Amino acid sequence: MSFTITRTTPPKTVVIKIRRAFAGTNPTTKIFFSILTQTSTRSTTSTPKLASTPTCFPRQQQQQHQQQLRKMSTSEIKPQFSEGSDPSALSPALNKLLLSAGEGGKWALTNEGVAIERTFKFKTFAKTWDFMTAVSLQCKLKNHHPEWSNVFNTTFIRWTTHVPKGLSSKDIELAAICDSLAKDFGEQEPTESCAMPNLADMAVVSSGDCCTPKHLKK
Ligand SMILES: C[C@H](O)[C@H](O)[C@H]1CNC2=NC(N)=NC(=O)C2=N1
Repeated sequence: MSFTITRTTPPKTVVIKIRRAFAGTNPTTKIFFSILTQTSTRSTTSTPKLASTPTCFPRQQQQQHQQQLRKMSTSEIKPQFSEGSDPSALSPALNKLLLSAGEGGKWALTNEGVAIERTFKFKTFAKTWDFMTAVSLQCKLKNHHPEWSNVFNTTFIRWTTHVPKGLSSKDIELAAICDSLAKDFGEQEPTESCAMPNLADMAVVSSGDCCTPKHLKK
């Protein structure tokens, strides 16, 4: 298992102090320190400018957005389950998740009914990252990945099955797990949404065919 550690460059004074602290120690430590400082003094690559800066909506717009989602998912969009799924078995659990079903759910049905999506906001970036790490472990266990994006303390998550296309039991199960984990990590009411659904959309487009098993690829 490989790890990529990205370091910010400590101020020069820190590097000099650490170097002095290790001066005269045994050669192994010196080698370790020199690797460490080389890594940490590597010039940080300039962060590519985002094509579009995060769009944060004030609370009023956020509420208008929620009303629009509620309207959309009640009247126009019906859930589209993936081939092999049993709608009568999945619908009760799906309704518990959907904003529009009025059972306390916060997920919106989107993309012609083949996906459910929602935004999660936490107190800090660290809490948000811990939440995403916990979700990623569940994804590994269930061999199912989300379409998601993160800006600072806000994460946008969309669950859909790519092959066969539609909503599957894994999407519904993992969405419920996200709700449960969000409680554990202290989810906050969104005051403004910094979610960037389009960031997830761009990732989907650039990822190409993520899920067609090799033996079915043309
Ligand atoms: C081959 C493997 O079964 C597929 O890649 C799985 C893995 N994870 C998946 N995740 C999602 N969201 N959709 C899929 O269709 C999917 N398929």
